[in-house]
Amino acid sequence: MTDSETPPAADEADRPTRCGFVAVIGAPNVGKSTLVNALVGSKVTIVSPKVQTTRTLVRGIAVFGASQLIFVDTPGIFLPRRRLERAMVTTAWSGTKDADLAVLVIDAKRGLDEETSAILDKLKEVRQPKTLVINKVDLVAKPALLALAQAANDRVPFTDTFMISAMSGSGVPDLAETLATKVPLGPWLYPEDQMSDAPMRSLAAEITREKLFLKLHQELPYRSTVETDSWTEQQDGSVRIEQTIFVERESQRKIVLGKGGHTIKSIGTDSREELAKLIDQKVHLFLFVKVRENWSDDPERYREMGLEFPKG
Ligand SMILES: Nc1nc2c(ncn2[C@@H]2O[C@H](COP(=O)(O)OP(=O)(O)OP(=O)(O)O)[C@@H](O)[C@H]2O)c(=O)[nH]1
Repeated sequence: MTDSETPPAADEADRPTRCGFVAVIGAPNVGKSTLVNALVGSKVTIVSPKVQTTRTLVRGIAVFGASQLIFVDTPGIFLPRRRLERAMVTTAWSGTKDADLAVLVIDAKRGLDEETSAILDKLKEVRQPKTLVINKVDLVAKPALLALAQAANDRVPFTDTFMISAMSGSGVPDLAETLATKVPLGPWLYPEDQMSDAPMRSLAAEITREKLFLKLHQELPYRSTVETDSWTEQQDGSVRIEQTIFVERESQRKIVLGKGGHTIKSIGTDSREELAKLIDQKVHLFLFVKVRENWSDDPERYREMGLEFPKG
């Protein structure tokens, strides 16, 4: 019997699976992408997700033992100055509240600057368990790190604090192990063979939804959603992407299609161009519009909800 045929230890095989959404929060440039890439490893390649209107964009999926961690992106949370910025911030926080765990990343060198302070204040309203990650510890001496950890914990009750360097990977395995024990018990949401393109599919859906939103925000309820049905790499190096835009009523479907299909065509063109630029490949994009009544009552779909503007 070779090693690969050795049955797993009984407790390993019987261990119940866990799965959860982990929102990675932090000011721009603190190292969120570097951290998620370090956690996810080389299994999933993700292009820089620069779409700022996302709510539950999957940045990466990682498996640790029996746990599947789905890292969701929150658009860089900053001090909002304009209306659209305020919308993004509201969206970011909604995404955080939908997640199972929140991870706040702080840049050790920047410390608790104005932006991070604003995030800490808002984080008090988030009920999910919160983990503090102080990143870029390679740039700062230890006494200052401890003082920063204390100052942040004095402001918000974090369940754990980790000091890491996302760039070198130092401290990342400990963080991963802890997150893996904290996500809820439950089946994995992504089968293993789908994990690799899930972030790309999700990103592509977000891009189309952003274009839909830009074209039709006056006329459409924010609850329309987009799903990527297929993502096929073609032999000539291009990608064929099929997506469905779901709306709640036939009248909305007509609006999305536009006269003679004009509106959907223009949404498709904008989305295709942005996608092609992002992945640096030629893209063939096919959009379908379907009515799905009461989809928003479906908890699966709930996770994919759209932009929210703050009231007033
Ligand atoms: N010295 C040092 N630099 C790091 C570390 N982690 C990330 N960086 C650098 O910090 C910069 C920002 O990292 P990103 O991962 O892009 O930060 P981000 O928070 O995802 O940025 P946005 O997507 O703009 O919100 C990059 O130049 C990284 O190389 C670290 O542990 N140490």
